[in-house]
Amino acid sequence: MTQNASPLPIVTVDAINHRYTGAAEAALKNISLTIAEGSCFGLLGPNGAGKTTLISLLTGIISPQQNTQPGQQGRIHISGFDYSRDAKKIKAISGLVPQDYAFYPALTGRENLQFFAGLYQIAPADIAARIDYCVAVCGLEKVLNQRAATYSGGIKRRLNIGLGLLHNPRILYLDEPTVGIDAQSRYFILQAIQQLKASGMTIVYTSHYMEEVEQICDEVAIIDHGEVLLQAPMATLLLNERQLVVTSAQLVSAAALSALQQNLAVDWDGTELTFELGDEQRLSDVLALLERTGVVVSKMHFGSCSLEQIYLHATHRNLRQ
Ligand SMILES: Nc1ncnc2c1ncn2[C@@H]1O[C@H](COP(=O)(O)OP(=O)(O)OP(=O)(O)O)[C@@H](O)[C@H]1O
Repeated sequence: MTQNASPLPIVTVDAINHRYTGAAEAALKNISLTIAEGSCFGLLGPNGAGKTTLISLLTGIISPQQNTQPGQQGRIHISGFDYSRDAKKIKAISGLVPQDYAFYPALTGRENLQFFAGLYQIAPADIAARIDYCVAVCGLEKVLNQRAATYSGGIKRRLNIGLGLLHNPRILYLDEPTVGIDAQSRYFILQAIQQLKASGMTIVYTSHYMEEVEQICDEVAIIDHGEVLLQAPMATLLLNERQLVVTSAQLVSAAALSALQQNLAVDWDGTELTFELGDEQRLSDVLALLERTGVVVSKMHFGSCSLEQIYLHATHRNLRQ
């Protein structure tokens, strides 16, 4: 393997369909995607796109074979296991942090962790260490002996994450883990997720907060109406290859700028010239124009766009909708 080779996929979803009983439309239509081992993978899409359904399939809550037509049954491979044969093994290496709180409000944080550790059949000798780990990652020390019902929204979200980590999964699925919480709690949770990723865990993350996804994910898939619209590494996605940013070795005069602007929609911020290449414009012609107007190009790179722009473009939505 060369140094630049992409990490092998830990999750491969191949032509998966799912239709809920009685639903007029399939929730997932021929979905295919791969998730690299050790990555933080963002799963984006509008409400009802199919994100939770896909996570439910990957974590074995629902079955891909359910209600699909013969010949449409795809495959899910996770860490070399095939869901149709090895569902138990897959569940053992998968952790789920669902959208809804998955704990008992009448129990304390500690009691919840102990109860779920028992359900996961963690060896009794390992339980205390696993609980300590989850408490440390999720910052639950101070509230451990309080009833979960009394927790703030942010601490409830953290307990939810702690429960998903109890059995030391290799892949952690987080379904909108920062909904409805304040900036501090959000920051804490994003830090915790980055820490988990740094430990080698694969993270699958759904969120409607684009800045969060841009901040922590290495790769993104956008789905809508049960179909994958695109999957790409974040760095590729955010590169705007039609936009060029040129650093000039000397100040661009007002006269030079106005000459340039007759042929090119260009911005000058005192250091850099930024412009979009039109469909008919060639880079070589633009570079010649810059030279003719006395711009000394010392550096040049592609521009960038935000994940939100990519997302809105991909889903054909705009901010007014
Ligand atoms: N249990 C269910 N029974 C019937 N239909 C369902 C069920 N759960 C989801 N659906 C439908 O399946 C489609 C996909 O829903 P899903 O919850 O997977 O979307 P989502 O992308 O997670 O949405 P959100 O961002 O709102 O959480 C929607 O049309 C939804 O109404």
